[in-house]
Amino acid sequence: MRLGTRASELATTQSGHVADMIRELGREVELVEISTEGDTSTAPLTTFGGTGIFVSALRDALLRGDCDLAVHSLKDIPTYPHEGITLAATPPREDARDVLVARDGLTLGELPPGSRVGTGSPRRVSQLAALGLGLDLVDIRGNVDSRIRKLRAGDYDAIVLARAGLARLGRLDEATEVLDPIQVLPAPGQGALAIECRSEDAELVALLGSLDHGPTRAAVTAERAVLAALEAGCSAPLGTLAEVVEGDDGDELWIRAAALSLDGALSVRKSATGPVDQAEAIGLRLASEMLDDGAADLIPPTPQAPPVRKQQA
Ligand SMILES: NCc1[nH]cc(CCC(=O)O)c1CC(=O)O
Repeated sequence: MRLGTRASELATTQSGHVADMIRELGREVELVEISTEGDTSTAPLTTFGGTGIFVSALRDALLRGDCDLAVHSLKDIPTYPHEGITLAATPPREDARDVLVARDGLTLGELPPGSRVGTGSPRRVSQLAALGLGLDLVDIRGNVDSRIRKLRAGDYDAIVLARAGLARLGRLDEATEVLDPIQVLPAPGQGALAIECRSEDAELVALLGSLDHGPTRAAVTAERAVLAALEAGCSAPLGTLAEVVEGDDGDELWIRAAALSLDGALSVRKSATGPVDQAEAIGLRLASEMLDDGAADLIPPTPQAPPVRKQQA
């Protein structure tokens, strides 16, 4: 089997992890590197329009037969389905929270007003602004390693990253604080991996299905239902986190979400619980309560159709 992966260190690490899981099932697999628009462009992430810039190239490669399966960070995957592609497995999720990586070991509360905090994510910008710490929130691009290098070079006082990315790269010691979801909710699907393959490969869909982790699937299903119902893309100021927790009558799904104006001044925050097997309905119910409270006015509209991609010469 050929496993298609982006060339970044994080992507090849994640893909290598999934390749090991497949080998444990007794199958042979090799990694094939595929470059994507998101890896080669240095334009701010939010100017691409639409979602899924990191994902389209891998899906194209799958449908062309250049590879048989692909591994993505689930948070990079648009919520609308892609014809011919099946999300075959969501393996056990890493800790979904964001972390702060700051100079001099500082925590968020210790950063003096005016500190330059690098993040290109409207979700992080709006939630950090809402804390009222007077931080100077500035754009940053590049992979995890280059962001940390820019911090070390003094371009920023701090940056915000997904804890999962640092953990997978073995660089968790760089983090100076794990951000509490009460302050900063992660992106829908953050910390989870998605293993995709062609829908017509029934045998492979079934094989990969054995790598699916139920509680992870339930949590990300609920989070992505919120994202879809709010018609928000990956660049929306929306944070959400679902977890399967032990309740009085067995396992329960618990989810919270926040939609914010970009300046953090306005927010709609909600939570919901329910049976694990009703993950999607719980997410949709939460989203509709958020819409009742005006969440749609906070979230800029994003196209729900896949972005138009340039024809290859
Ligand atoms: N935005 C890009 C992206 N997509 C997935 C991760 C990290 C890994 C994950 O969340 O699973 C990152 C980097 C980051 O946000 O720090």
